[in-house]
This record gives sequence, structure tokens and C-alpha cells, in this order.
Amino acid sequence: MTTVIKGGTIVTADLTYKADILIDGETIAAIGPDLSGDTVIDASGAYVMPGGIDPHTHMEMPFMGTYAAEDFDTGTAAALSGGTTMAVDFCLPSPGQGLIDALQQWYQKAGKARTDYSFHMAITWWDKQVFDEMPKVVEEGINTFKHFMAYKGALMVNDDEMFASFQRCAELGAMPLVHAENGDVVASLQQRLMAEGNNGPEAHAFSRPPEVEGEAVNRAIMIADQAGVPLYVVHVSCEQAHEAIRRARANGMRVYGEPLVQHLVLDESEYFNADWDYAARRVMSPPFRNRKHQDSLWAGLASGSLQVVATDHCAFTTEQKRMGLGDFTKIPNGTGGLEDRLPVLWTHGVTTGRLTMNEFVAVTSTNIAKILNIYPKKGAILPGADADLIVWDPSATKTIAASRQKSIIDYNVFEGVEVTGLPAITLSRGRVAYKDGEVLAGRGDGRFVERAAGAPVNKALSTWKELTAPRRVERSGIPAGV
Ligand SMILES: NC(=O)NCCC(=O)O
Ligand SMILES: [Zn+2]
Ligand SMILES: [Zn+2]
Repeated sequence: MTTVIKGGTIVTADLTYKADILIDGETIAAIGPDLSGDTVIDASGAYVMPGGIDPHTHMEMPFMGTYAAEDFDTGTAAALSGGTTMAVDFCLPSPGQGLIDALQQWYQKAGKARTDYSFHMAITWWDKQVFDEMPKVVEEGINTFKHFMAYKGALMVNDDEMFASFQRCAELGAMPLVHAENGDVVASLQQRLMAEGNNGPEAHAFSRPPEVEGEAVNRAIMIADQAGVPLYVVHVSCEQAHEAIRRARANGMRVYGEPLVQHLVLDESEYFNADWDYAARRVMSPPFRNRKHQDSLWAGLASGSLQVVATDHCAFTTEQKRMGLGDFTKIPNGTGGLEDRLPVLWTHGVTTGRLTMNEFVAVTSTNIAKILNIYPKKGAILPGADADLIVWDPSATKTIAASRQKSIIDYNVFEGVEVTGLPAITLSRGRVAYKDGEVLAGRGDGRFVERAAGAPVNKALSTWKELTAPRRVERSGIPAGV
């Protein structure tokens, strides 16, 4: 069974050109002029791009006394309607729980996914069992390990645990990820603000200033450098964090930074809204920042010092957010965005000239496919690649509204934002998974994507670290062994 996408303009991370795409089964078979197939998709006037990959989601995340309301079924339906064909979620072992045991639970949850998916494994506690299980996680096809430097008393790990885990990642050819905020300082600021009667959602932002993020990013980078491992920093929200990444990269360190579409477009004024529900729905960590920080993130994407735009989709209902009435530290942290990432980024990035179309593809798909070592299976339009594709209508418009979204929650942080540029059709491994407002992929159609360890960047860095490792100087006249 073959399908041909005819008459479109192909946009990849490095090229824009007119050609047809022939799909045979699940993969791209040929690219060129005048191709024919059993089924024809007319893409005239449209761009054909690799499907989006969101490397940062939390479906059904157990967090802050509740579970994220969005599950793999509704979350991946939302993803497809916004042009995203793969999500990477976080497997979170509870304290004392084995990594493989937790992974079985996440496989269960993800069984209902409509898009392809993968997991990052979180290191939420540390002892010999975790150390011993890390290679088994890698054998399962997971090459990334997440570390929370915040959420003290819950998910947070300390520097010694992080250093031990980073060294283990280096041995395994895996890559550590960090949520970088100084959890001790945040906890102390939270206590102080509450004691002063500052208990509303705006205090969430006061308790997590850019400095706590910048400090933690810098610390994680230095620890990774000492461990000899590349590092990926999730939800980079501010200039202080970006500056640390930029500086490290300029010094030859292998560090990647991931801003979220929310931080690029929404600012801290959201927390000062007089409506408690409105402000609480936007509580996430790190919080939204000001225009200066947003400009820094956009510049990072354009210049290459930041590589990926994600969502950190972690969607709680208004009722769940109200767990924090009277105490902002109890508002479940997280916002949605999976459905809106591509249209919002296109509107605020490509149509404004802050990003080229090719940069758009790079930061929504190709770069993360390379970082996660699944390129060119994902993130590419090449013969042999999975046919995860978007037929993108650059003139289609809509006003974002919770009442019309696929996501299960009762609000949308982008409510009222007008977007120009939408997927007309999303294909997942060759099948039309979304078309004309309807999700056609079934519950459970998604597949787990294995990601091998030992990516080229890991090999390059370990080679360099070995070459430049401290070595004993052998001196004449001194007996051997002394
Ligand atoms: N970001 C956020 O507020 N919630 C999800 C968990 C995390 O990524 O920190
Ligand atoms: Zn985080
Ligand atoms: Zn997250």
C-alpha cells in the first residue's frame, strides 16, 4: 500500500524544495518529481515537514498529591491535532522503587498512546540498586536520565547523587537531563513568602527568580563536565540559564538547552491577574519571565545556543489547581501546550521573522531527533525514514480556545491567541492520523521508540576526556610504585 504526497513544498532543517513524497507502508520510499502511488494526498500550496517531536511531556504524572489529568490517550490526540507525532515522557520511580519496576508502569500507561513515544528515566533517589539498574534501562532503549535539582523533599537529588549518576551515564553512553533550579533556595523563599502572608499564585514566581535557575544550570554544567558527559537542560526560561549554556558551549562543552513555547510567548504578568484561577492555571516551574528573558531565548534559538522548543505538557484541571488556595506551594505545577506548540511557534516565530522555516523544523523536530539518537528514523524527510509528516497550511488560522481543544483540561494558557499556520494533515508512520480537525489515529496505535546509547556526541566527548585525562608523570631516579 503506497501513498504519495503531491505538489507540496518540502521544508526540512536545511532545505526548502518542491517534490513529491512516496510512502510505502510506514516509511518514506522516494522523494522526487511526478511520483505516483495508490493513494494521493494533495499538498499544493502547503509545506510538508517532519512531524513534531516533543521531548518533554508528563502524562498522568504523579505529582504534588495528585496526577496530571492528561493521559497518553487524550494527550497524544492533542499532539496529533497540532502536528506532533512523537512525545517523550518521564518515567518517575517513587522513592525506593526500582527503575525497571517503574518502567513497567509507564509502559502500561503509554499503551493507549496514539503517537509514537519514548521515555526519559528519572533518577529520583540514589543507591546501589539504581546504579545497577541503569544499564538495564539502557538495554530497554532509553538513553536519557532526568535529574530534578528542585522539588525539595520530593523529586530533588543532591549534588553528590547527581555527580554519581552523571558518571554512570558517561560509562553507559547515556545523557543526563536536568530540571535546573536551586531547590534549597526555592524552599527557603517559599517559606519566607508564606510567613509574610504572600500566599497567592504570584508568589510562585517570586519564589523562583531567574538567579536560582542560572545558578543551578551553571552547577549542573560543571558537574557534567567533571563527569565527562553531555548535558541537556530542560525548560530553560531565562537569560541567566541561557548565558550559562552559551558560555559552556563557547568553551567546547556539550550542553543543550530547551526553552518551552510557553516561556517564549507568555510573560510574568499572567501571575498578577486578579482572577486566582487564571493565575494558578499558569503556575509552572520555572515561572514565566519578562520580555528581556523572552528576547534572550528567541536569540538563542536563532543563533543555535538553544536547540529545542518543547512544552513540558503537564496538564492539571482548575479543580486540581485549587488544591493551592491559600498556599501557593500546593498549586500543582504544570501547564499544557502540546496541541499548540507548532502553531504558536510558527505564528510568533516564522511569521514574525524570528525564525526561518528551516529553523522551525530544526527546533521542533530534527535537532531533538539527533540529540536523542533517533535521527534519521525520526525528524527527517529522507528515504527510509518513518513517514511522520505534517502537511502544513501556512494560511490557515484559528483562535485558540479550550472549548475546541482536544486536550482534556478545562482551560488553555494560550486562550484567545490567534494563530496563522496549522497542520491540515498529520501522518504517523504513513497513516493519516489527523485531518480536517479530526484525530483518526486509534488509541494504542503509537509505538515505543527505542533509543540506543553511545550517540556520536557521547563518543566524541569520552574520546576527548580520555585523551586529556590527568596522567601521572613518570620521573627518572624515583623507584617504580613510589
Ligand atoms: N514544569 C512544571 O511545572 N511541572 C512539570 C514538572 C517539571 O517538569 O518540573
Ligand atoms: Zn521540570
Ligand atoms: Zn517537566
